[in-house]
Amino acid sequence: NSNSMSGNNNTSGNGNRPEWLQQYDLNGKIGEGTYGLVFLARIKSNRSKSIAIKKFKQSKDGDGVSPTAIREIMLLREINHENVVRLVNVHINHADMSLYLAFDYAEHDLYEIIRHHRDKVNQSINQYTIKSLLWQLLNGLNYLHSNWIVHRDLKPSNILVMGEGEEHGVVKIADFGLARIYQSPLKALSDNGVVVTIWYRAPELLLGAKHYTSAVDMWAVGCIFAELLTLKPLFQGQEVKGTPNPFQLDQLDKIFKVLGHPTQEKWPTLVNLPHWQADVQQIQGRKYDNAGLYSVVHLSPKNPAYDLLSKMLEYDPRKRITAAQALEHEYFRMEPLPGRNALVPPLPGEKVVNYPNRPVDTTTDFEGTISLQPSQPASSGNAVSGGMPGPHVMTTRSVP
Ligand SMILES: Cc1ccc(-n2nc(C(C)(C)C)cc2NC(=O)NCCN2CCOCC2)cc1
Repeated sequence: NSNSMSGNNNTSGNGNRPEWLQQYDLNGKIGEGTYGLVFLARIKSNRSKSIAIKKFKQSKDGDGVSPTAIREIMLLREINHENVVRLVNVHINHADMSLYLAFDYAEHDLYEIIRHHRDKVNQSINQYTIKSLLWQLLNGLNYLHSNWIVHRDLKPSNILVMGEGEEHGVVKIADFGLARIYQSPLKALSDNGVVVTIWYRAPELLLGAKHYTSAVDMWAVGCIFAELLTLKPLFQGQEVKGTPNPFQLDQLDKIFKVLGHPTQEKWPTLVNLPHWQADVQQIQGRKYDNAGLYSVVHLSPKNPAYDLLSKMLEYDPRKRITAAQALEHEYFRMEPLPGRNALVPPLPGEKVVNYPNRPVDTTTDFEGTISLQPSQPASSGNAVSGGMPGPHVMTTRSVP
């Protein structure tokens, strides 16, 4: 990576833009959050390359650069994989201590691709595209898990897909980290109106498990795989506001309705989970008639796709298939084989679907001011609620 913590803030040319920015043509804002703003830019010397520039601005009473940004830099600078978002530059503008992260820009994401097929073209995603998207997602995830990184918030909007250009149709796993805002421990998530999607959350987390393991990401991949097949979220519970990590009976109910009740012989460690004990009468009291995953995803139980999906949606996290095992599954050895460009079907003549490009807001200029939440003093670095934003780097203690 050409990471450079260049501090040169001598500005020349257009306005008060720091020199490092001169290499880019800025198009406009493509994202906004409590962390900062994200702008789309093109590299002047290679206009086919688009860059996403994430701008953190130091809060007024802050003491240096935001710890969240530091965490993101420290993690991403170590990462180098085709199917994971790439941090290409880091800059600090010493004039106002604003920090800029430059990423390879991805035009699409799975949330928008699924919505486009459901609401616009009203047709299912072709099997080659589904298999290629899934293979690349598992490939990137296998790399992260092999490096002791658990994503913890995999969902369609965090799975990017490159648009036109030499990486067309390549999947990049990202983490916009919107929901895990670095808040004071007691501040409920809903205070800043951020709604957390828990539709992809593994049952062990919903039942209060304390440690994230890589298996939580594989559950999310199962939910995403089913959603690529049906264009509908598999376990669509209520949108959750309020204090982070409340007991989510409604979400568990959605899971049990499809997969049936977990049992002790299926999941021996289930009884040790906090909420299972505390709320056993609420959960166990309900009866679930014969559920059936195959009827929800319209796959025959003999179809390798169904076999792989059911292994991703295994209740017991220790029995759940790993990314490495999934990549070896029969599903990826049968026609159509997965490819690097997931957006171009292999059969000539098959209708290629063109996805809309991300809207760019050209009214906000790059100096746009943003209001960051006050950053935490160092002492309470490990905020309890909602946890630290971004992925979880596993220590040797938590068994994957
Ligand atoms: C505190 C913290 C927050 C996020 C991360 N993080 N982690 C990841 C992994 C490696 C797990 C996929 C990616 C990111 N950051 C972004 O994706 N950032 C978004 C990059 N986007 C910006 C818009 O354009 C596309 C790339 C780490 C730590």
